[in-house]
Amino acid sequence: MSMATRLWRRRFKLLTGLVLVLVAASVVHLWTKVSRIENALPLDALHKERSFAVLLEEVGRLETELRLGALEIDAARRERLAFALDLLILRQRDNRDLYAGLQLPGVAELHRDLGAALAGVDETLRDPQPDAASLAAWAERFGALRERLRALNGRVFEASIGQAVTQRADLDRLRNTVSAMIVMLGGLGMALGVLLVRQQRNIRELEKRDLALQAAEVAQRELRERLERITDNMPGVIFQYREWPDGHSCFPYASQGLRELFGVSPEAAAADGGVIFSAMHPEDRPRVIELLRESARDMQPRQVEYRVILDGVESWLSSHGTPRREADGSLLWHGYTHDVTRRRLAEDEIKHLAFYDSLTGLPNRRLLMDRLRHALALCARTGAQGALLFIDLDNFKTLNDTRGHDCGDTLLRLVADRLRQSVRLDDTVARLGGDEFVIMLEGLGARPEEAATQAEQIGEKILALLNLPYMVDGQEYHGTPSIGVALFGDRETRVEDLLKRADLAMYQAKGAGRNTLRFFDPAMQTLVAANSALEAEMRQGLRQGEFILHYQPQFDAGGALIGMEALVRWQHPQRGLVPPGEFIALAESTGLILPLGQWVLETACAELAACKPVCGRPLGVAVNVSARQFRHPDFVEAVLGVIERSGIEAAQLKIELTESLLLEDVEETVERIGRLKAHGVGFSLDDFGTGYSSLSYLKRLPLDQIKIDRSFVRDVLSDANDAAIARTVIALGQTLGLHVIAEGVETEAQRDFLIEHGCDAFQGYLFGRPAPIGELRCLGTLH
Ligand SMILES: Nc1nc2c(ncn2[C@@H]2O[C@H](COP(=O)(O)O[C@H]3[C@@H](O)[C@H](n4cnc5c(=O)[nH]c(N)nc54)O[C@@H]3COP(=O)(O)O)[C@@H](O)[C@H]2O)c(=O)[nH]1
Repeated sequence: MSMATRLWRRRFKLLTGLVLVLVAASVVHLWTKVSRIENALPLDALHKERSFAVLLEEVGRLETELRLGALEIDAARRERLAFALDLLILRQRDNRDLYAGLQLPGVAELHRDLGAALAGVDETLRDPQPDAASLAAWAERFGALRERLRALNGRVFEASIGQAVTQRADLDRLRNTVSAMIVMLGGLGMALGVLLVRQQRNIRELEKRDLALQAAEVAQRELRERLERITDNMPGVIFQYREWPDGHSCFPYASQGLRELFGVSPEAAAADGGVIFSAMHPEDRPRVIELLRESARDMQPRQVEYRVILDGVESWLSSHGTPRREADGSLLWHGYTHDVTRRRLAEDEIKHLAFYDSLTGLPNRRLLMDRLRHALALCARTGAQGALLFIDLDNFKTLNDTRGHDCGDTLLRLVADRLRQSVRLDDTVARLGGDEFVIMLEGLGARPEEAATQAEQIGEKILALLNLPYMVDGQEYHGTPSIGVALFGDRETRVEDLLKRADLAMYQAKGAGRNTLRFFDPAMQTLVAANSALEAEMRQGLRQGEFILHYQPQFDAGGALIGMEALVRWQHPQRGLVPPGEFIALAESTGLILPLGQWVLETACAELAACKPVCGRPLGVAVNVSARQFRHPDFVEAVLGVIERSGIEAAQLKIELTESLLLEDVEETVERIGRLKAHGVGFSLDDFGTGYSSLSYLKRLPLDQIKIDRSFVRDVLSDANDAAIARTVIALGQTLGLHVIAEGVETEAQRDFLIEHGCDAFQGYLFGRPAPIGELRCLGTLH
């Protein structure tokens, strides 16, 4: 601060000091002047002059008394004379100092002479009879002294006048000085007054400002407290984060939520920002710091999510900050942090539900397909091959239906665990649904032969692992898988096609007797292409009425015709008559079985209705119904509708179902069969013995007939096992009160064997091949 500024700030004190100094100087000056004037007051001179006049009068009286005494002296005169003398003596004594004070020549002599004369008269008067001459002489002397006194008195008067003039001048000067001082002091007083007024005004102004400041401070404190109350009660943290160029950092402000989210007090964070970063998960910290660096570079806001572990509990936090450059060179972020753990968990949950199988926790089809796409892209870059292993559990449905879904679920979980253990962490084990699992192996050899060898080794390992016994609900269970393998390494291949190849290979493994592994080969690919073409042709064939029905007769043990089985054929324009074995499976997988099955049902019932009764009995017709057809929600109504429209009796219709169909959802199956049986429709179990042949479900299903599969009938005379199976099926049917029919009976010996063991009915080339209804020779007897 400069000297001038300092002086200006202290101007009031300086001015006050100056005024006091001037007032003091003026007082001293006036005091001196007054003293001086006082000393020289003309009153003194006048007083002296008056004293001299009195003295002169006293001298004159004594002179007069002396003269009178000189004429005649008596006691009275003597007394007046003595009185006048004493008065004069006293007067002279009183005026002694006056004489001394008068600086006039002759005064001292006069005083002395007067004293001497008074002493002489006193002496004279001591004489009781003073002589008149002495008195007259003294009268003369005092006359002379009176003249001298008069003359002196005149001079004293003149001196007094001169002194008065001088004093008058002094008084004028004093008055001028006083006036000047009054003016000056008045001016100073006014200046001081103005200053005081201004000072007062300034003080009032300052007081007002002070009050306003105090009010503002109170308001600010209240606002701050209110804000702090709000921010401290808000979920999460409101913060300011500051960073200096030297890397030092701190949180100048952080709401109380900091304690909850980071386990750090706002005070600790205000001292050192590092404590907050230390609380972050070590894996996330570098990412957060990198984002801060980016924000500092482009001065743009950033948002980041990271983990914090507090008391061993991990939580997810989200922070948002907007940077600002400060005058001191530091960067200041204003932001907020809040807990997003619940949202992250929900997201993880959603992600998990969307991409993982809830039963086994394995990736689902969606995730598998996604990973497969990435794997294909990676293969294209690295040149390495990969493999898809499609795993299907053999006979899983049996376990599921015989021991319940809980056991099935337990087995699926155990299988999932074993599959996970059988591959590397990088490989993917997925569950497509049901008992279907897929393993995606990556990073196999670059040559297909090498990759195939590796895939086979892993596949064999899985086979061995899944063949080990399982403990399912306290019971040992033995299961086997069928595994199809498809190699990949070509980006052009579609993931759906790849999965289809592995699926096809798995079916090859099933076809090869199960519990084995098969590779997808080009021949299978050709088959896929052929199937697509066949599907298109089937659709067209259905539209153009290329499908026809053949009927195969069925006879009882007495040789009487009891009915016939409707068997569909495709009268293909180029390929001729195509048997159902070549298109039923495809029709099932494509859904074409629904319109085709409906057509078969309608046609069979309509053609039966046109048949005449044989031997007075109405004929029956057996119609094959596929699983997909049977499971259709409208199946029961569709069948009843067909019966009604055709006009046949419901009891004339028998529906043939396959064993595998009955294994799925037994409850629903029982319910549907029951509803149709209530109308009189009969049910036959086809191909009995080839599947699972579980007595438990056989007992529960309201069937009418079981059909011994022709594979047992064929070797019933040569194969003891087949003979035993045939006998057992017949015995089982009898036990359960079911009608038993044997199919594929080609010889009389077969027929005789079956009759011998109690078989109720027969169907086969021995009695007649399937043929159009018009060509059917319905013989009335076996013989
Ligand atoms: N869902 C539907 N499935 C149908 C339908 N029509 C037929 N099929 C299924 O196709 C399977 C094969 O039928 P097909 O080729 O017609 O063979 C049948 C007979 O020709 C044959 N058979 C009859 N007797 C003999 C014999 O003595 N020897 C011998 N080698 N074969 C013989 O058996 C078939 C009849 O079998 P099944 O149905 O089990 O009684 C056929 O199995 C049907 O499942 C249809 O409309 N819908």
